[in-house]
Parts: sequence; C-alpha cells; structure tokens
Amino acid sequence: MHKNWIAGQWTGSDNVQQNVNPSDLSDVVGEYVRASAADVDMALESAQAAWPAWSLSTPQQRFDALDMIGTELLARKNELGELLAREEGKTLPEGIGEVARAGQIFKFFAGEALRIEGDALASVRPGIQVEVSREPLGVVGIITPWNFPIAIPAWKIAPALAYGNCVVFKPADLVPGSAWALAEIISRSGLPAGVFNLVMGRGSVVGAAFIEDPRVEAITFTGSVPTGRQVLEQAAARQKKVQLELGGKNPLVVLDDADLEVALDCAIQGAFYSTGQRCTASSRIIVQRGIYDRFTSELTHRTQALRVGHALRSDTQIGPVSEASQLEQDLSYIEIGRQEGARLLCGGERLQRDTEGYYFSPAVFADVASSMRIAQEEIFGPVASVIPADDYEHALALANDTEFGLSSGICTRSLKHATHFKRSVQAGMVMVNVPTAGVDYHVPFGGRKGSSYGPREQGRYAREFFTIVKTAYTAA
Ligand SMILES: NC(=O)C1=CN([C@@H]2O[C@H](COP(=O)(O)OP(=O)(O)OC[C@H]3O[C@@H](n4cnc5c(N)ncnc54)[C@H](OP(=O)(O)O)[C@@H]3O)[C@@H](O)[C@H]2O)C=CC1
Ligand SMILES: O=C(O)CCC(=O)C(=O)O
Repeated sequence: MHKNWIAGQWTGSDNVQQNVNPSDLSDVVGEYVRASAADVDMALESAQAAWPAWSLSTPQQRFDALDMIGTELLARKNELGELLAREEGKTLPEGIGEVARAGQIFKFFAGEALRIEGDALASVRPGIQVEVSREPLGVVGIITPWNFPIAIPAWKIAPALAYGNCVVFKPADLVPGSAWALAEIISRSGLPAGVFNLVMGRGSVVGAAFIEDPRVEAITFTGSVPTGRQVLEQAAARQKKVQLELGGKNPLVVLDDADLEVALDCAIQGAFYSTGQRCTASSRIIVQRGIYDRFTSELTHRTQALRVGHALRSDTQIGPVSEASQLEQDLSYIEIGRQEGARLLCGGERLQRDTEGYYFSPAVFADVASSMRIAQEEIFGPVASVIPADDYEHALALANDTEFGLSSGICTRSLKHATHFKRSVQAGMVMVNVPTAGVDYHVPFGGRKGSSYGPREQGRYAREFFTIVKTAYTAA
C-alpha cells in the first residue's frame, strides 16, 4: 500500500483507492491511501514549522536536493515512464518522454536556486541605498490534474522548493502512482522533514481543506475551468496568491501556401497524440479554402491509419482515454457535433481491443462553424474540428474567436503572415510550422483570456509566482 508523506513520515489510513490501468481494467497498478482532513492539517502544521529554517537554506542545499531528484528521474525514466503509461494511458515513448522532462525541470530549477538575484539602486534621496530582493512566500499548496501525472507536479514543486518555499502537494486522484514515485524520490533527497508533503486524496476533501487554510500563502492549480474558478474565488477571498492553468481550445491555422506535409504532421500530432488530452491540443484546425479539400481528405486518411491500442504495446500510436467519464465526454461531443450539423469524416467510436479498456477512435469533423459547441468547448479528447476560412484575415479572426487563449499555431510559408499572426493572435504561446502541443521546459508556459490566471509557469518566469519582492532602504 502506498502512503502519504507528511512531516517526514509515511502516513497511512484505511481509506484506500485502487489505481486502475485504462488500457486493461483488470490490471490494478497499486493501492494508494486517501488523506483525511486531519492528515491535511498535519501536513500544513509540519510545512509551517519547517518554513523558517528552509527559507534560510543556502542555494547550495536547494541545488543539491533538486539536482539529486532530477538525476534519479532521468536515470529511472524507462521504469517510471512505464508506470506513467500504465496508470494514465499515454504510450510508452510519451510516458518515458514525460519522466525525462520532469527530470530536466528539476535540473533546471536546481540551477535557478543558484541564480536568485535582486537589484541595487541609488535612492532619489541623498545618502540612501535601495535594494530589491526576492523572498519565498511560505507554504505553497499544489493541485495537479491527471493528464501529465509527473511533468506538471515537477514544474510546480521544483520552483516552489528552489525559491525556498515549503510544499503541500495534492495530485489527481485518478493517477497517484507517478506522483507517489516522485514523492518517494523527494523523500530521499535530503530535504528537512515538513519541507515537502504529499497528500493524495479527493480534491473535494484534500484540496478544499488547504485552499481556505490561513497557513497556506499561495495556491498553484492546473485542471478544469469550473474547479479552477472555484479555487480562485475561495483563495482570493482570503487574499492568497493564485496561479491557474485551465483549459484551451487551441487553433492551428493552415494557409493555402502551407507545406502540406508539415501542416498534416502538426495537425495529427497536435490534435491526437497523448489521446488529445492536453490543454495545448489543436482542437480547432482552421483551413483556408484553396487547400481545404486536399487537407481534410489527407487528414482523414492519416487519422484512420493511426493505431489505437494498449499504451505499452510497441506499435501503439494512440493510447486509451484515461477514464470512463472522459470517454463518455468524448462520445457525447461526437453526438453534439453531429446534431450541430458538422460532417464527421472519421472516428468517434468506442473500440474493442484484446484487453478491456477505454479505447476510442480519433475523430475529424469537417465544415465546422465557429459558433458550434464542438468549436468552443474543451472536449479534452482526440477530436479535431476543421473550420473553413476565406483568407488569412478570416483565419485570424476565427483563431481569436474563443474564450480561451493558451496555445496557437500557423502553418504557412509566408513570413508576412507568420509575423502578423505571432503579433496578433490572442494566446500565451504561438507556434509557426510547429505543433501547438509539446512545449520546452525552460521557457514560460501559460495563456491569456480564460486559459490562465496569475504569473506564468516554467522557466525563470516561474519566480514571479513563487517569490515575493521586498524593497529595502538603508541610510549610509
Ligand atoms: N487544462 C488542463 O491542463 C486540464 C484540463 N482538464 C479538464 O478538466 C476536465 C476534468 O478533469 P479533472 O481532472 O476531473 O479536473 P478537475 O479540475 O476536477 O481536477 C483537477 C485537480 O483539482 C482537484 N480538485 C477537484 N475538486 C477540487 C476542489 N473542490 N478543490 C480543490 N481541488 C479540487 C482534483 O482532485 P481529484 O482528482 O480528486 O478530483 C485534481 O487534483 C477534463 O475533462 C478536462 O476538460 C483536465 C486536466 C488538465
Ligand atoms: O503540450 C505540452 O507540452 C504541455 C501540455 C500541458 O501542460 C497540459 O495539457 O496540461
């Protein structure tokens, strides 16, 4: 049985959940305890007690711990990648890639711990020196979703620790295995007891318990729009710092002058890889009319050829959907799209395989209007909506016709249109002839409009959320 890590101890309870493989429902990955409100209280108590000393820890201490965690993740990427693929349904190469990314993130923030800097300025008044420095916040609450079970925890936990904060971490209830494995590595990294705490359990119990607690200074959350908004309201009412990463309805624009091979590759990778379960997925593909018929026909052909199967099989390209309710959601949007009058070119069906799992064929809808629900609401599955555009200006207007603004992309050979699109699209990230999903680990990640709230994650921009600025005036 896998326990929670609280106050430097593995802590159990009788409340246990089974972690089940979505590729094979008869395969139980493991049993994981669920924390109670009393466990959360203990985690907060220990984090608060550990913080004064940890806030004064040296950059070398933080570097050593984070570097060791990164080294072990990289060394064990195959084993942990398999665990991740088994519990979440990503393919094995995707699982291994995600663990490696988590390792690189820890290494990056190990280096950042050595680079915490400030400013020294002359005052406008004579004989006074001004210093601007960055300090840790205190105890940070971290809540993560199921679709990146180790990379998202890594890109929140690593900067939190690098900048001298203590952590209470609640992973998604659906996929506690990778989070537990990460916590187990962290438990051996030399961090003092209480600096890092793992509290697996239901969001409605565990997450809710620490959002309102005065011992938590800041909350960083990735997940759905409704939960994120609720977290924001509760935390902001208590003047906590909040960072949200929510959904996306990311446009990929394909202009007539695009390289067709590049555009198809971007569309297939962006819309369907990781089973479309990425907030950066290209769920809206906006195609200029001159290339529309060729593009949709070739996209359909290639989508039908994708091999959907058990995440651990070497020939699988698209793993299963992560859980029953997500599969229901995907199927219901296929029905909604049909009723709205979009043309289903392929896919959208539950599939049977050798093992019982949540298999679903990637779907392409054509002739989608921007006002349709399938073009506006995040489905979070392998469902692409192709929307026709008259010209570049129309395509740009369609790209921006959404409440979201996370990622975006354009496939074109025109420097003029690529440059204009980079400047004009209302999104936090923009890709030119590159898929909208699959980002680097050392640069800022985040969106605009309904997709995000608060400072950016990742890269050195992460310090904006995980530190607070102090201005000191000293008379010489
Ligand atoms: N933008 C993104 O990156 C993601 C978007 N999604 C979207 O969200 C949908 C549902 O996914 P799901 O994982 O259920 O998303 P949720 O927003 O429900 O869950 C995200 C995290 O928040 C926790 N949580 C749930 N309720 C509360 C609460 N009241 N207070 C504090 N924390 C809470 C969850 O815990 P628990 O696991 O126990 O429910 C989980 O750890 C998907 O279909 C997709 O549309 C999902 C994942 C990522
Ligand atoms: O596309 C990526 O690399 C990251 C996606 C992501 O963070 C998410 O889906 O939550």
